[in-house]
Amino acid sequence: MNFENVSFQYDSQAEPTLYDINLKIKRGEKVLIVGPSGSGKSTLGNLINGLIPHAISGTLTGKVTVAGVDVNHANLFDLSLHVGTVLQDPDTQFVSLTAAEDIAFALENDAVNNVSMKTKVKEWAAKLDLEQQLMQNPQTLSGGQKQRNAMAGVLIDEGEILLFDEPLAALDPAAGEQAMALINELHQQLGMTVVMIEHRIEDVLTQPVDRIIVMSNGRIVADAHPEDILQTTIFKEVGLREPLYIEALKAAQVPLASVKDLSDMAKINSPSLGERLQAWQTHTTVTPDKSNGLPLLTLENINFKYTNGPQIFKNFSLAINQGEMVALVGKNGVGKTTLSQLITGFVSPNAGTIKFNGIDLATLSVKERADKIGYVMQDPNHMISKIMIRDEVALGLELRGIKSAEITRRVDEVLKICGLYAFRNWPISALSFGQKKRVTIASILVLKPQMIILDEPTAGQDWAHYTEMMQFLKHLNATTGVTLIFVTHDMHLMLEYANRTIALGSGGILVDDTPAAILANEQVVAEASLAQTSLYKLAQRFKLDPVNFTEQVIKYEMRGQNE
Ligand SMILES: Nc1ncnc2c1ncn2[C@@H]1O[C@H](COP(=O)(O)OP(=O)(O)OP(=O)(O)O)[C@@H](O)[C@H]1O
Ligand SMILES: Nc1ncnc2c1ncn2[C@@H]1O[C@H](COP(=O)(O)OP(=O)(O)OP(=O)(O)O)[C@@H](O)[C@H]1O
Repeated sequence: MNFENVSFQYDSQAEPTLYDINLKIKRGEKVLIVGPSGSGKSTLGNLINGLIPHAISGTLTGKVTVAGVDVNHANLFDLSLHVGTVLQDPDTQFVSLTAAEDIAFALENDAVNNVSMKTKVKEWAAKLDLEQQLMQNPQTLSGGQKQRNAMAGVLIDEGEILLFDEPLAALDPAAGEQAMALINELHQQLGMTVVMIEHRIEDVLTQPVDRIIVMSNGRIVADAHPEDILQTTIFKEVGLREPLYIEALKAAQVPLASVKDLSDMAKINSPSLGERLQAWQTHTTVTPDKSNGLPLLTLENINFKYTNGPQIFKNFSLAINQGEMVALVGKNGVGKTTLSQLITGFVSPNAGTIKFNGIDLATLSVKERADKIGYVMQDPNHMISKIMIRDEVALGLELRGIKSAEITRRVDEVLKICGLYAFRNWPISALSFGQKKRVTIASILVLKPQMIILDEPTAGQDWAHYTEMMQFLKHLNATTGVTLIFVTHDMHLMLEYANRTIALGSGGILVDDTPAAILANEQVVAEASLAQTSLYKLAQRFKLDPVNFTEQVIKYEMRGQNE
């Protein structure tokens, strides 16, 4: 595909979103597009699949050619035969009543016969671990199951170009690694062209990539082989996170120019690399900080089963203490969102009690619970009901009869904290996914709840906003004592910000311990569908103590952020 002097301006925007894009992606290449939130990555992706200009209007100048076709002159259907897209928000992609029909959708379009269609659907469902969900309504799938389902529906069609907009955000860490391997396999075996937009650079690099394209403010600011990009400081310059193992190498003052295979964790090496890392690592142990308060939330003997669905919890008990920062992790579909919904009252247990500060939550309405326990959903589109940003953030306060001057003050304060003040009078529809997510966090924070459950708070966020958001939540926790539960698949977030990790397994708690201790337990990592970080792998490769090394690097990194 080829972009020649391409600029694009959305009709509702005063300025272009993309400027002067010149980009060639050869047939059979595999590229990763990265860039801060709002830099125009999805917009570029939508030019590849033709959603722009055919479904989303604006002014397009320059020339975009995809699979030999001028996008401006092709229609959306023709382009869809060449380009299979997994969107950032898979919800918008479901059209059928069952997961199986959705996976088969592209094949139906291609008029594939029924028998081979069924075989292929089964085959892809097995590859993406969806066999149990095939007859389920796609809307009731868990976040990660939706993502896998959307992926199956695209991969099954074996189009020549595959476009993934943040494929990892909703996948559990083990599924993320498997998805990257699966995409790589298709790329290798079938020669497909793969374009991936993803914030989690480190996780994408578990498989080889031909080029990394860095975007900033609507322009391409770098385009090179990962080895070359990793030698530079471009990620930091545009506000992106470097892979942690690169940070560790820099911390240990390893000259990157001397390192061979910098982008390949399995091969990376340089003379005396191990010795340097060893010398840097000082031996300190981090004391577990598990119980630093009184029980705030207790669940006792909870049973829960979806009507026509699986039994999720059986005699489940749990206590969360005041002031804790807890990471709730586990395999896609294990019940993390369900647990959050039991606590917030969106669903009710079949048996058992949930108490908050000693009060039985069953005696409170959903709104009364929301004053105490805020819930930030995984998908921002499920939470937003207003058109304008300011109105959305003010809504909860208005419903509670707060005076308008007080509303203005609190909304302004929270918009500033969340980095949204500049957009306060914008319609939400003109925001990127990451920006929308921050609007939903702002609308909960403004209510000042005692506990906040955040379902993947940083999914779709770039590094700068991730850090800003997490540092803010940490500050909030330290200064106000608000208790935080993060439902997350992000192992870094868990290592950096949680003092306790609860890993769910089928039916209940698999393990409840400090994050580093959990990641050190290979059996738990496998059972909870977690994955080792690059630091862990680096330490193992050079025979360092992985738990100790990980904690050292994380501490080093956090010190940098707190300065
Ligand atoms: N449908 C739209 N209508 C108007 N403006 C839009 C629309 N979609 C995106 N924009 C504008 O384009 C900018 C870039 O959005 P885009 O989704 O391309 O960014 P991104 O780099 O993919 O960000 P993120 O990482 O947050 O998903 C946004 O900040 C927004 O101002
Ligand atoms: N309304 C429903 N009817 C039937 N089954 C459901 C319903 N809602 C959820 N499920 C199923 O219950 C299980 C738990 O879903 P839940 O969303 O709690 O998982 P999760 O741990 O949050 O997953 P993820 O990591 O993918 O977000 C999944 O197998 C899901 O398909």
